[in-house]
Amino acid sequence: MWRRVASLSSSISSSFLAQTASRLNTWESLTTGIAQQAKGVIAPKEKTPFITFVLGGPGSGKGTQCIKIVETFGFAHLSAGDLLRREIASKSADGAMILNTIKEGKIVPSQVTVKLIQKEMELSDNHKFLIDGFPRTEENRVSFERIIGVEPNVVLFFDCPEEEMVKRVLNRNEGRVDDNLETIKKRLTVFQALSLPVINYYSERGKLYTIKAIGTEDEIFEQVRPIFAAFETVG
Ligand SMILES: Nc1ncnc2c1ncn2[C@@H]1O[C@H](COP(=O)(O)OP(=O)(O)O)[C@@H](O)[C@H]1O
Ligand SMILES: Nc1ccn([C@@H]2O[C@H](COP(=O)(O)OP(=O)(O)O)[C@@H](O)[C@H]2O)c(=O)n1
Ligand SMILES: [Mg+2]
Repeated sequence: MWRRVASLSSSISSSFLAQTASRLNTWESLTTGIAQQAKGVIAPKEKTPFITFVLGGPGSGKGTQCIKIVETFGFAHLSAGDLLRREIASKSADGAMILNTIKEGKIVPSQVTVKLIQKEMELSDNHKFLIDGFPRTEENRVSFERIIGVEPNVVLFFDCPEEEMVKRVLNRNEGRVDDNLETIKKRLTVFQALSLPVINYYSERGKLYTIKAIGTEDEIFEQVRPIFAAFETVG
């Protein structure tokens, strides 16, 4: 069960040994370790994780479509932005730094974000994850691979014209500190410079599914649905 793996992996990750191991290790070596102990107390993991990264500029509709994917295909939704905002709200040690970074439209150091994602994955009973708004930089991508030790199965890219993204963000009305014209301009520059290379990386590896993110929410979901339906068929 995922939770068993999780508790195993959290106890491991607190030790230096395991941190070193997790750098070198891949997911397989973790599961091999568990399999070796399966005869004893720890059961083998039932299912390998299925990971989807959800990418796209600010306001491209990632969060909106993730809700539909969760409803239809039963994924766990992990929004990197929501996890970071939760850290701010909980007044954690990194909260002030995260708030300033978000206000500036910049990217929070990967180690912080990956740790939050890792914790959520470990706590989840699900094995299908939608990781929304991550990786936004090459550093994010490499850090996830190093710390979590897995690669995504699917990468969705919501491709939306800038003027539409700006319009949507300015109308979002969620009281976010970064939903203003000044920050959105910075975020679009960061998206072009740092996030597009990640999208290209996955395109070159044949993992990228590009969605034309214009139209109604339902119209857009009709492009998304067959991608996951195909994976369900495969099993
Ligand atoms: N297809 C769409 N057409 C118009 N507005 C949309 C569409 N999809 C989402 N929105 C709205 O645009 C805003 C940004 O959407 P959101 O899902 O938060 O995007 P992201 O997570 O990519 O920033 C929200 O207010 C949302 O309700
Ligand atoms: N991988 C990530 C994701 C978000 N963030 C920060 O959180 C902000 C909001 O991210 P978000 O995913 O909630 O934003 P939207 O694209 O949904 O508008 C980003 O502009 C970054 O400042 C980050 O630093 N690293
Ligand atoms: Mg979002």
